[in-house]
Amino acid sequence: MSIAELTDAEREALLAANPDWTLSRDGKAIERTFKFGDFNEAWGFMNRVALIAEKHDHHPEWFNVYNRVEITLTTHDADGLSQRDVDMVAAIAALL
Ligand SMILES: C[C@H](O)[C@H](O)[C@H]1CNC2=NC(N)=NC(=O)C2=N1
Repeated sequence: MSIAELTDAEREALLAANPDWTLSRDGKAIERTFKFGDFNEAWGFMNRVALIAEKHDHHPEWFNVYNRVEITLTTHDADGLSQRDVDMVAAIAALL
């Protein structure tokens, strides 16, 4: 099911409100690196994000090494950023 890509103004508002996230080179995704005390904490965070992702039916692209978790959010159905990414940023922020 397709969903609208954010407008330029909406994308700018998302970035302005969430300075820890950066726009990807192609402008179709946002990225953030999270650092935790150890792998146990990183994995616990990933579990909580996974539950949110299932609830939202919106899934992160991510990479983990020990205490570092890199998350990329994009909406494949929009071929770019959408309101679903805005909602995931907010849901992840609420975990921290
Ligand atoms: C069928 C299912 O609703 C879709 O494939 C969902 C699942 N998770 C998704 N996750 C992300 N990041 N983008 C999507 O477009 C997407 N689509």
